[in-house]
Amino acid sequence: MPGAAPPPLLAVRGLSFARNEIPVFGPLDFSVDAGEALLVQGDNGAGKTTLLRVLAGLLPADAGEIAIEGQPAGASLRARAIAYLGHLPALKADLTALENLHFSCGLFGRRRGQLPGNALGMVGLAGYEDTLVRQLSAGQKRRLSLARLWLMPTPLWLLDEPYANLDLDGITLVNRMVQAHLRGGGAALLTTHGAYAAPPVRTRMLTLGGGAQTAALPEPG
Ligand SMILES: Nc1ncnc2c1ncn2[C@@H]1O[C@H](COP(=O)(O)OP(=O)(O)OP(=O)(O)O)[C@@H](O)[C@H]1O
Repeated sequence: MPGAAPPPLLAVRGLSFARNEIPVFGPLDFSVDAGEALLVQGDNGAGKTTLLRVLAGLLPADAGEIAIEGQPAGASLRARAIAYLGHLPALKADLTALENLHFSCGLFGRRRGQLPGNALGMVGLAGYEDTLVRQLSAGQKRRLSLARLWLMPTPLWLLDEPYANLDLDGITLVNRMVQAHLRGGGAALLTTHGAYAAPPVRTRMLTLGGGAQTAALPEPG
């Protein structure tokens, strides 16, 4: 049909998740098109990480539907379409930085025209090719995870607190990567407490409620 809009890259209908019958989030309805970012905001404990883990297929939803490019998101479609950047670096500590990237490319494939060595340079880790991951700082590990993310040939990025442990230059790096990924037809979901600068891209917002509440401080003495 000429002129028909393509389905959203990600479409979520009536998605909900509960633990021990206590609702964590939902039902949620939202969609993200190619070229868009969705900022998932909320206080500590609001359910941001849980939502990303459900979308990535790491936790089962209680109800609802997840579609990727119009198709129900089964395991093999998720594996082809989703890159998940979690709180933990998920790197092999006893392999070098470069070996980790080669390992990931062997598992997931590689973004067209991109090479592990160049990706290391892009995230500011040129010269660390042969350094064991266990010898990298928290921010350097984060940068290596970003290089791995960049190399994955998957259109949908699920980024849980992508700015964590990064200096100002690293925050700019994340924003530039998201911009470039979206320009290439990808999309990204980013969780944030709202304290960080968002990437300068076409952005939708999703705010989750019901997070942790801070009680009044006891009076000293
Ligand atoms: N493994 C777990 N087992 C039981 N409850 C959990 C588990 N992980 C998270 N929760 C609970 O689920 C709720 C949502 O947690 P989640 O980690 O998704 O929040 P968040 O919005 O990502 O928080 P933060 O901003 O602190 O990272 C919280 O009430 C939390 O206590």
